[in-house]
Amino acid sequence: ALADHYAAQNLAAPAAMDAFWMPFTANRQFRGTPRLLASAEGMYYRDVDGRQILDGTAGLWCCNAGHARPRIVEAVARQVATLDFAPNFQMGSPLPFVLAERLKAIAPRPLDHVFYTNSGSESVDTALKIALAYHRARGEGQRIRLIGRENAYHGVGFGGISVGGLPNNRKWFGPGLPAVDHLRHTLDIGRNAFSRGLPAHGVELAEDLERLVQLHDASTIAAVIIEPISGSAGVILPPPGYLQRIREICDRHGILLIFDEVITGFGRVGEPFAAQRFGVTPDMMTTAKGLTSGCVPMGAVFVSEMIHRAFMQGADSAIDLFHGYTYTGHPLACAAALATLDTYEEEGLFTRALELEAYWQEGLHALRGKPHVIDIRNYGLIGAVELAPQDGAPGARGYQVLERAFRKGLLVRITGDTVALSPPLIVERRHIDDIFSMLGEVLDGL
Ligand SMILES: Cc1ncc(COP(=O)(O)O)c(CNc2cccc(C(=O)O)c2)c1O
Ligand SMILES: Cc1ncc(COP(=O)(O)O)c(C=O)c1O
Repeated sequence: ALADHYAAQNLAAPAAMDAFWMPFTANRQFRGTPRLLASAEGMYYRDVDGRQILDGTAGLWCCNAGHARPRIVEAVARQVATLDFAPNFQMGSPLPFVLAERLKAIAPRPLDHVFYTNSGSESVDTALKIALAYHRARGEGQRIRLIGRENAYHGVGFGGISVGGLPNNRKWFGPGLPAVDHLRHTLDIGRNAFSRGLPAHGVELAEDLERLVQLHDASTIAAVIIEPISGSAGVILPPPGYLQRIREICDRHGILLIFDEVITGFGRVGEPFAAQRFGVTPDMMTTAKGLTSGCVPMGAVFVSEMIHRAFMQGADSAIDLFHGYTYTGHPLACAAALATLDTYEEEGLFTRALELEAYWQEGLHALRGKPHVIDIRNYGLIGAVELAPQDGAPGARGYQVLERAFRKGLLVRITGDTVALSPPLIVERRHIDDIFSMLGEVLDGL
């Protein structure tokens, strides 16, 4: 009866909508035209009216295994009834240890250690803190500067918005961290419009890092954080050789390299991590989203043996890192992550984006020539269609596409006037056809 009650609740629209302050949302506009999802299974949501919605964005780039996958559902249900919570501060339970070994096995060497968080934002702030503490542990505590990129998204913590490069995410919240600098981003429609896969031009932008080293001196720089592919900023791709060059410059100057793989991790670009697809190994990787296929909040920071070892020099009885969250290594999240990894491995989802990349690319680029389309970008199972802004109303066209696509039965993401797509990795060719058919109809109507 209780299950029926909640099921009925989930399907029924709420009586009032004032108390919930929604994130990154025009709350008053939303309350005027609410879009309420009530259930999900496989590739589809159902809204509160029972309409089927094709999930073109894996929720928020996170439900890589699709929705309500049986093995994950069963693992979470069993875990919450077995060990609902256990502290990991000076205490422990088996699952976080088991999961860390599984994660180590799919990560590039020597990223041999895992620190758990509850989100991508917490993973980013954790990695930035570990980078600063690492240099202090080695007697180079003057390395206090952190370098990010323009247009980068690293979540919403004070660390993440400081190294991030999206003005609206920064300007409201004060000065942020004191010693931060930014590289230029690599989006260049002028030279790279409608590139299929990686853009040809822009590798020279990696030299920005050398310029910042000359300006600040390497002895003051702790780390560089980069999204291998920036999803939130509208799908910004690295020119061939760019990430390799960043790695070289970091190595030359003893600067740590952090890949923010919150979106690119867990099969999104056809390998467990983009680091493997691009053949560049960072010193740390921040992850979340696909780690549990979005069903339980969890993040994980992968840390190299070199960094981890620097914290293990003191007495065994000493706390080696003064950092962690109440829910670090939460048993429910660990159970979800283990079942998610099982699902990825059993169904070949880590590499499925490689198999579908060409088909996805052809369907996406067939939208070239639709009204207002000024660029199309893609890699793995990520896609973006950039629209020319409406005169005097930047973002209006993007919102129109979001709203009309939802009414047509398709979920897309928008960043400004860029439509972003990242379907669950279980997507089949027929779903890809449907995504681009529905999106094409919406674009025709703009
Ligand atoms: C690269 C990257 N780093 C950190 C975060 C923050 O993760 P949490 O949200 O779990 O704190 C992200 C998250 N990325 C994200 C989150 C919400 C919306 C969108 C969008 O593109 O509309 C993208 C991300 O994409
Ligand atoms: C007063 C207070 N604030 C913040 C936190 C941090 O919460 P979390 O560990 O969930 O990040 C805690 C955790 O115990 C706390 O006691």
